[in-house]
Amino acid sequence: MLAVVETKPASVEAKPVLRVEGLKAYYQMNYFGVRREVRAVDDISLTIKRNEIYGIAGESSSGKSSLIKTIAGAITPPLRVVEGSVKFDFGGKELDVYAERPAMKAARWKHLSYVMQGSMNVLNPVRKVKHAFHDFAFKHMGLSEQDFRARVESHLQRIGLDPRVLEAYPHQLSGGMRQRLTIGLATVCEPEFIIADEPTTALDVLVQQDVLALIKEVQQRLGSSIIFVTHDMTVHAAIADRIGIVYAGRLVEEGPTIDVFERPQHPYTAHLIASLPRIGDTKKRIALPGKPPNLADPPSGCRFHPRCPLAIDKCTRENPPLVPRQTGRVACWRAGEVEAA
Ligand SMILES: Nc1ncnc2c1ncn2[C@@H]1O[C@H](COP(=O)(O)OP(=O)(O)OP(=O)(O)O)[C@@H](O)[C@H]1O
Repeated sequence: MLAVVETKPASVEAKPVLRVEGLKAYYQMNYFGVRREVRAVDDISLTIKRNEIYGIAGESSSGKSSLIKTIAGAITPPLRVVEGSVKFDFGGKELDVYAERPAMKAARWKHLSYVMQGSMNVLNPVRKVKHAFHDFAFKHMGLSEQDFRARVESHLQRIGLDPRVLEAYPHQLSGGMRQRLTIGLATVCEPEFIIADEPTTALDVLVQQDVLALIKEVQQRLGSSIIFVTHDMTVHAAIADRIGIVYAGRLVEEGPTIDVFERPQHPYTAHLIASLPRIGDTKKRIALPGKPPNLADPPSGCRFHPRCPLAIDKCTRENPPLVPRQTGRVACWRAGEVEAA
């Protein structure tokens, strides 16, 4: 059964900790004189509040990873920011990710941590786990070697790991333990903001639930904000306060998790939710026709129109803006006519 978490608006302060405005990030390639541009992040604006968990959903190749990599300031060519800005507010001090590179570098780990896709495999196989903590976190914590070790050990204990894992090599640990460790690494400096790409995807269902509970527990204890990506809507249902739905490089819908699940406003969101399995429901799931568009040559107008059951002529010509609607925002000329799943 799908259980959607209740949101926690009372504890969420109004001031955003992250503000993304008109962000465009494209893969710009040049093959033998032929330019090719993949518009992976195409005019995205969003804000995230303190103490909030924001999930980004969408099918494969929709641009989710490119978006959070760009937010983390962790992009390398051919991906480039062509327009827009990403600004954090750390303790009342604004940090513009693309205008203040050195300050951004200094903020990493201490204020902001990034758990990359497949990060449990980034632990160096030939070095003991303790070196990863030392390499990433020691210089940001301003502690003596002894106090640093004590802090890491108590942090590991708090997240359910025996401190003896520090003396182990990564291959001696299970996948679940390695993922716990990467979450431990990302949170040992108690950052205000955590960015995570598919943090539970490679794990089996039971370990996945365990890791989700851990992420939520750590987030609540630290009062930090999290933005995370997964294509798995059941993970969003379990931990996100709000969800943003990405389709073909654009944010097409956003809102409190419970509202998005109960009253989707965009036909693409309605499809994502309708295709989730439900206990006792033997109805045949109808697949969405067609494929996600090629982002080097996306369709005109609304990018979803070639696959949309509600598309009208206007959708083929005019891109719908993302506008406030009920408790969230939606980009659809026919929002309001979408039936709940
Ligand atoms: N290094 C790259 N060079 C060129 N294009 C790329 C590169 N990496 C990703 N892309 C393209 O950018 C688009 C968005 O990809 P991205 O990985 O951000 O999507 P995603 O939603 O995270 O997908 P997944 O869930 O499969 O990880 C896709 O069209 C993809 O082919």
